[in-house]
Amino acid sequence: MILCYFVARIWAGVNVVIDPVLQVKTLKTSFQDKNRQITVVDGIDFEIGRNEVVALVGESGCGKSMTSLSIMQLLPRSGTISGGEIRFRGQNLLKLNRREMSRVRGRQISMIFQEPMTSLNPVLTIGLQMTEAIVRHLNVKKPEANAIADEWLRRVGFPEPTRTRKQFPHQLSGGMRQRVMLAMAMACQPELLIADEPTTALDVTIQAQVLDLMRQLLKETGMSVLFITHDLGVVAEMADRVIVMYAGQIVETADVRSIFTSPLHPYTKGLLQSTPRMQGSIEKLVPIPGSVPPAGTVLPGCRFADRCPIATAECRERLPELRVIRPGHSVRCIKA
Ligand SMILES: Nc1ncnc2c1ncn2[C@@H]1O[C@H](COP(=O)(O)OP(=O)(O)OP(=O)(O)O)[C@@H](O)[C@H]1O
Repeated sequence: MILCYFVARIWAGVNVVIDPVLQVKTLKTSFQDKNRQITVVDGIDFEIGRNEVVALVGESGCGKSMTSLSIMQLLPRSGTISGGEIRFRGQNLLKLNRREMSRVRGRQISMIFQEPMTSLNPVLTIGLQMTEAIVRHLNVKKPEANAIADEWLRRVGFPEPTRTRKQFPHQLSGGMRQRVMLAMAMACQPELLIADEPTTALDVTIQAQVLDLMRQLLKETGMSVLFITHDLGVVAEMADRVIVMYAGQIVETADVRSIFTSPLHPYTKGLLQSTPRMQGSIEKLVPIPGSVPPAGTVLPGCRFADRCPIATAECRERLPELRVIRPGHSVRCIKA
């Protein structure tokens, strides 16, 4: 019976995810620009399993952040989710009202951003900002919320958490602020953490420390993570599975090992060739020529064709489907 279920799912072109926490189905997100709708996330499907770290990768402008902001329903005012479903533990988040969704945010799904200063209020102490969320979501009194905040601040590396609670964001360094954000995100023990380029703004040594800390906390808590990054080094360190996005669509998805050892889409190969590696021979980095087409560009064929080294006339005729090549590995390329 169980075997039949998995065979059916593979046959249906879905990657096998056991016990999905999040299911994104044919998600479409658009912006209204004067008289036309610009689609920036174009019918993407993916799932995140329990305890799984899924990396969403792609160049700037591919639609990674709009995907995560759609899940959280925190899109800019001109953006709307124009189709699809976002199921968290089976419940379609798009059917929730504002109040119900604000209960999910922070309690069941937390998010951390690239620049903590955009999320932290500069005029409130760290303690006030942390305990406000803890009191609201965990329904505890202030002294207990303080104790929970101290516990998490200690876990992310502040030896004197009571003192840190009394500080304002500007009194901390960038790395410290990101660790505070991590403590805030973890304090209500959400099931899913969305981390949007959490270490991009930090220098490399601090970046390594924050990644180490995240890995350790994820192991301890068993949380699921959607990790958004354009840094393949970070992907190799953190992810179990990788989703490669290009121009609002998924072009390849596979487990992290397959992405690095046997990538199939020319875009994924291009990303890997343009990333420095520590091991092996010193090879020349090969940048991908051109750039991501502006959002709303509608071409009849493959969206990567203009930059693809192996594209033929056939590639420009019709949009390829995302095909399952083997269980867990799908690609949107007719040449793969
Ligand atoms: N407020 C907005 N109005 C109109 N278009 C927008 C808006 N915000 C983003 N976009 C467009 O949506 C597309 C996807 O943007 P998104 O921020 O998701 O890309 P990204 O892959 O996360 O890139 P980055 O790594 O630079 O954050 C881009 O073409 C961008 O120009």
